Amino acid sequence: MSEQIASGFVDWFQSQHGNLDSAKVGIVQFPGHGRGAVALQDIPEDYTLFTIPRDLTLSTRTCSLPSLMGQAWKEHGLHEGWAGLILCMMWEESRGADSKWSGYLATLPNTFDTPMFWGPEDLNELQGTAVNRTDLFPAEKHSQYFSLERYHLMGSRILSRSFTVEQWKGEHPEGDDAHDDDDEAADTSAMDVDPEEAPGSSAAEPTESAPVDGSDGPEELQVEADDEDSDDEDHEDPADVAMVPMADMLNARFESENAKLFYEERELKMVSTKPIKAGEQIWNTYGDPPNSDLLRRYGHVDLVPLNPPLSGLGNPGDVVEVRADLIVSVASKKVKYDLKERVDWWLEEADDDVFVLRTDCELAEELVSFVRLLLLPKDEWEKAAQKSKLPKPKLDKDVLAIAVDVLEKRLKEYSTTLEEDEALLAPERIGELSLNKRHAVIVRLGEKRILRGTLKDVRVKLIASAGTSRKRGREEEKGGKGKKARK
Ligand SMILES: C[S@@+](CC[C@H](N)C(=O)[O-])C[C@H]1O[C@@H](n2cnc3c(N)ncnc32)[C@H](O)[C@@H]1O
Repeated sequence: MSEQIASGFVDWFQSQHGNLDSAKVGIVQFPGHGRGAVALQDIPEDYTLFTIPRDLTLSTRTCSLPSLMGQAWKEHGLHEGWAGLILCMMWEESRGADSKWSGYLATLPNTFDTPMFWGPEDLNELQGTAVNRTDLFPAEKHSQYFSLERYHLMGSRILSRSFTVEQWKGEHPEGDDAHDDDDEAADTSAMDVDPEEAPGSSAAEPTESAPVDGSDGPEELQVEADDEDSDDEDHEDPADVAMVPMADMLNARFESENAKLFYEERELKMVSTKPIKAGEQIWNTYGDPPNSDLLRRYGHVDLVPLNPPLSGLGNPGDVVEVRADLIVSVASKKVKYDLKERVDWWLEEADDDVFVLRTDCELAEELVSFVRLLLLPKDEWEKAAQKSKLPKPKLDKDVLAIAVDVLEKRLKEYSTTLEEDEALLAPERIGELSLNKRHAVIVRLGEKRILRGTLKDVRVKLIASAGTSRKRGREEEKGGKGKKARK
């Protein structure tokens, strides 16, 4: 580290309320050691050299990325192992001077002398030592079999083809201590973490789940689309993630399943669940996820006839996500008070920072409840907070008006319109698109159809509610007169 960077680092540290006794401690270059700390004066025993505020530590707890990503953080397994912190560091670095840690990140090393970065020739020099198992990973095989590219490829194979195969109850094969929870592999602390616990834990995301329920007869390898969200996922044993030859030959299509994998004590069995005619495809299920998920995990999309109110071809399991902050930004323009307290309360109580709309094109109840919360008169908001009660998901004209703005804004987040996408997929033009582009257009068009369908429904309801309130207004006027008369 040059003198300039060192002094920049110290300046940054102090500007962030780090406390360094710079009369006594300096950061300098030591030949052969890189940077180090030097005593600039005699330092007595029990003397504080520097203090670091907790919020200046960089972790998944202090970085804002996990909360910005919301539920997706856990869904991608970023709460486990080091993958989350690695992503936080990459993201903070990408923010340049906007990052609180920019002055720190700029001083971190860009090169390492660890064997992880050595070429085959240097690694050969470690033959026979505890550092290098050339008996298992011979240097001449590194580039072909042990590259980063192969690592990503194996991760994708697991993502798109693995099953969850739990250990049979009472099954404890002799000598199988490789996954013993009590050994050091369970220690995720930074300094002596087992390499298997570190980056790549997200690659082991299972595609299927297989709860053991102890029932008689063959147990079903149950497949669920949303198993990523379940709490069980947090406690999944990585040793349950298995590649299952032959079973992974089966494709899947929305609601087309006609075979399922069951497991017994000594074998797994693929069993037909419907009569299958000669020549028909044998389908497993991947849990009928939306096209966005199918593309991310498997690299394909489903196109089947859609149900009303939508029409044409698409994935009936499609969803579109609407972030709570988009709703807050729309609502904040319509109210005169600060929404922060209500939003914080909502996050505590409901923990939903993203709302999901589906192909039925109905506004999600949670979304309606959230909008109502933002619009509650002060006294009602205070009552709700006191009783810890979320507002009922009742649609009224104010909620509907906000929903229209939110949906219109959400539609503008795509770089193309629904009509442009439909034109790209028109039979005469679809051939011009590469497979990846076609998939991307299908994914975003599916989302836009949901948004457009929901918008249409909300507009109809808004017009109807305006009519109702006009009618009610007239009736109230009449009723008001009546009341007066009664008085
Ligand atoms: C479990 S494997 C099924 C066997 C696979 N087709 C093969 O050739 O080995 C999952 C992969 O099959 C393909 N696949 C499965 N269902 C599909 C579908 N409905 N349309 C297109 N590709 C599909 C995807 O590439 C997916 O990643």
